[in-house]
Amino acid sequence: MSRTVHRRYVAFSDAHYAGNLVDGAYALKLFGDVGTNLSIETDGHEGLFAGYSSVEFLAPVRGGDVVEAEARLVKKGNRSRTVDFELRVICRAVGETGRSQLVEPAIVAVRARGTAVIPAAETEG
Ligand SMILES: C/C=C/C(=O)SCCNC(=O)CCNC(=O)[C@H](O)C(C)(C)COP(=O)(O)OP(=O)(O)OC[C@H]1O[C@@H](n2cnc3c(N)ncnc32)[C@H](O)[C@@H]1OP(=O)(O)O
Repeated sequence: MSRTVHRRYVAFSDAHYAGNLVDGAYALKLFGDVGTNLSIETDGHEGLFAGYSSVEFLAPVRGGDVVEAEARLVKKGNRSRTVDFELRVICRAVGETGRSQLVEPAIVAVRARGTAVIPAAETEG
């Protein structure tokens, strides 16, 4: 089954809570984008995201992190596509000094499972 990974730098201005933490919705936005990329690769269409059956926030994501968001196709229905998501922290800033370190092994910050749906018009032959 296919997988797609996006990487991005988390701006300090994206932090929302005490301790330089970003909000949970930040991860869901990245999952929406990487899931859309996966749908394009597997179905030639962006798809429409129907919902999440589970979301777990396992560790904080902070301003200054570099994260990678992975979407992995785990089940292909008629028009539904079950996708597992993972957000991992791969670099972390050392305070606000400008220095940053690779995080090895990466910290798994968020896991989720969701369903994308390919519109009927796109699958009718
Ligand atoms: C580019 C991306 C953009 C976004 O995702 S924006 C994020 C917010 N999402 C949206 O705005 C989407 C709004 N929702 C919709 O437009 C519709 O709502 C859907 C297109 C998602 C589904 O509508 P319908 O096509 O009429 O659904 P059905 O004919 O009842 O089912 C088709 C397949 O989809 C599965 N399914 C439908 N709803 C759900 C759900 N809520 N959770 C899990 N699966 C769902 C069914 O089981 C079935 O599956 P099977 O084709 O494999 O038999």
